[in-house]
Amino acid sequence: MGKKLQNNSTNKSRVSNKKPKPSKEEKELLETVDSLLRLTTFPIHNNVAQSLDCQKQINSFIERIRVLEEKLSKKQNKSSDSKTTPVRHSKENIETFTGWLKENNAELNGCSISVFDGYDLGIKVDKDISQSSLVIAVPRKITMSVESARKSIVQDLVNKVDILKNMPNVLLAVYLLVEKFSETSFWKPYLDILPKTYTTVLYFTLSELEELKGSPTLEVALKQIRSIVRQYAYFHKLFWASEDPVSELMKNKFTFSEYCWAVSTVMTRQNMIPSEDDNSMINALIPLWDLCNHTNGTISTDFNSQQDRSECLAFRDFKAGEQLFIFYGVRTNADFFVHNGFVYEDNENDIYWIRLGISKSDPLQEKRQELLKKLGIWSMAEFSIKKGPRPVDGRLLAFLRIFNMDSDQLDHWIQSEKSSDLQYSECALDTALEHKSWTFLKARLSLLLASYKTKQEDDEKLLEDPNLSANLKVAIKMRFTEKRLLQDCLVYAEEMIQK
Ligand SMILES: C[S@@+](CC[C@H](N)C(=O)[O-])C[C@H]1O[C@@H](n2cnc3c(N)ncnc32)[C@H](O)[C@@H]1O
Repeated sequence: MGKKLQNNSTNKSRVSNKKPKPSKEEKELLETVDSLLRLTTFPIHNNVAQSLDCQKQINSFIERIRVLEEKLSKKQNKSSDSKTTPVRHSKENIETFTGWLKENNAELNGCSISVFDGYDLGIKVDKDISQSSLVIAVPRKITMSVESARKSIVQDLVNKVDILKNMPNVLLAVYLLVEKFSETSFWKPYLDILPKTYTTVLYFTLSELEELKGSPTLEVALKQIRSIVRQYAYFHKLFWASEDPVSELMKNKFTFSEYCWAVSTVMTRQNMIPSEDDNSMINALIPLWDLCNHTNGTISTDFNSQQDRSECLAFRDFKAGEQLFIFYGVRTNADFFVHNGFVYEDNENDIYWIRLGISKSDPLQEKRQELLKKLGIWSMAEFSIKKGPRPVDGRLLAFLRIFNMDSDQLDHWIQSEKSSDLQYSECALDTALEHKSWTFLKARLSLLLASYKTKQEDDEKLLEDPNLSANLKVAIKMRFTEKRLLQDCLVYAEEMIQK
């Protein structure tokens, strides 16, 4: 009898250890995620039309996934008390965050956290600040880095999962979610001050993405979405199939929306700081510092190794009442759009990357290629069209000239010891060749401008609409600033033709 009882109890524990059968919704979710993973694993697309087509299929899976995840999360919340999240901009929330910063010895000198039209939160200057004064200091202890992730429960998973080992931004995103889903997170005041939603391309509908037809940035955006969707599908499968503490925590909470949020948080706010042993640079989220918005200027943030903290100095004088801006670094608007979810119209460092190449059917292909090689230029390459009075740099100028030379001119410059002079506008060249080169560029620019669905003036009008959604505003600004670069360069080419 005793034996029987023992057996019974073993059987019982066997039954309770058995994984519960997935519900109908869970089963469908797992199957849909599986299909999504397969769809995004081989993203070989030859053109943007194919990429958009694939995006359509991705979206139909995502739509279903969202519905299922919402249903499952509602079921979950019935049985557990759902945590209430504070309103981001509320006085109480900002006070809790600043209290947490103070407790942990962060500094915000002569400034406060405030809301700014068109920027969401930012840093407001409360009294005049002179250039180079220390405005923000954030100790390593409250910096959420890949090192802090490795000291958390995520560590075991990092050892097993290559993507977490090799992609620090992905590790940071997963760590952020682990902290968000934990009952008692040290980072709660920071998590509560983070935006609830973003204008990164992950939040764009298909029709919002299609506003970018004709723009080279569309292809980059689609690639980025595909890659993050794939990461989501990969982690979803991993968490459902594993039993480590992170997977257990994530199983019912890790949704597509949550992953988009985490990835967007990381990509719009991360910075690099030195590792604790000072041997490498590591990805990190720096609370408070990451409330500063961007403007043209110079980098004024650095890590103070003696004090073990990130420090931000004023890069210019700021008057009381102004917003304290910082400079995020030299980036094009396409970079800002794809990685930061905004477009900066006055971006001094903006560039349109134009792809140009020598055709294989060109009878002078070999000669052109040889001359280009002498100048260190590939026969198919991306060239920059810059903002400002001189949109064409030496590299592009040399390419235009070589592309338009006849056989004798090519022979001459291949033999010349001064072939690098082709990069200078002062280089003495046949006026017919100069004319041909600029005419060629003008034609190319006109074609690129014609590929957009709207004109610059249309975009300007659309941007005046106060009811324009945040995503559309960013998308329209993106194509507008590209067209402006192309148009300015076209005017420049026309001036060169007249010379
Ligand atoms: C590091 S956060 C800065 C704080 C942010 N405004 C907030 O509310 O948390 C970066 C984000 O701020 C916004 N941002 C920063 N500089 C901007 C600018 N010059 N124009 C528009 N938005 C900007 C973008 O949404 C960007 O992704």
